[in-house]
Amino acid sequence: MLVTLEGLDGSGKTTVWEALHDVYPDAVFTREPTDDSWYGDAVNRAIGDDDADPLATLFLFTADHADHLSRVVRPALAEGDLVISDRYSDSRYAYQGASLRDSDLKRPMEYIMGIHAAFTRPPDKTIYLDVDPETAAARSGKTNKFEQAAYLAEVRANYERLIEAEPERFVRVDATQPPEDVLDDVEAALEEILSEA
Ligand SMILES: Nc1ncnc2c1ncn2[C@@H]1O[C@H](COP(=O)(O)OP(=O)(O)O)[C@@H](O)[C@H]1O
Ligand SMILES: Cc1cn([C@H]2C[C@H](O)[C@@H](COP(=O)(O)OP(=O)(O)O)O2)c(=O)[nH]c1=O
Repeated sequence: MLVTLEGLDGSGKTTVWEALHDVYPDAVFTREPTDDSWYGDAVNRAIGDDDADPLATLFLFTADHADHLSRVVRPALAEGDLVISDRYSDSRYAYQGASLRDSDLKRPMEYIMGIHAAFTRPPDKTIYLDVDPETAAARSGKTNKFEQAAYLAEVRANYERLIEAEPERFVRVDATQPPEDVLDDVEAALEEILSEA
């Protein structure tokens, strides 16, 4: 089973993801962008470059996803493992959907979803850590171009569109709560997800 954690920068995904290692010691913990491949290195260069072309950046993130799928996600799922990914394809739909808003693409989010459809492995469930853009930007320290509050407001609106389109896949958790309460809610959500599997 593939479970993904999504949300704005600073929503607490990484904090939760790290805490879950102790709760599910047999699970495969992974992330996007990947941090152990040259594809991930290329993505991180694009994240840090204010002048990086948004369409080129989309394809770098998508290349990293393709490698992540074939190298990590599909083999682990084939072994029957529980895979927990800190960010996954919804991050592309929400973030690049926002960064390509003023491009020549008419419907950026639909275009990005279309690129993925032919090859991706959709998540079974997605836990969405919901936080307002101002809190997200403040918590994340605005260290990269994707972390400004105005941009995050657009990203959040895109996440809401994704949730509206597939309400059964998403579990929303209030990420403005203290970290231990967020973790409790995520653990409860995961228990229910696994009991239904
Ligand atoms: N529920 C929370 N309440 C307040 N601060 C939090 C909470 N969760 C995480 N943080 C803090 O916010 C910052 C970003 O958290 P992080 O887990 O890295 O978020 P993300 O991976 O979603 O960007 C960190 O300094 C972290 O300690
Ligand atoms: C996976 C992914 C991340 N991103 C962005 C979100 C983050 O601003 C940045 C790095 O992701 P990440 O390292 O997960 O950042 P954080 O822990 O702050 O949430 O890349 C995209 O724009 N598209 C994507 O497909």
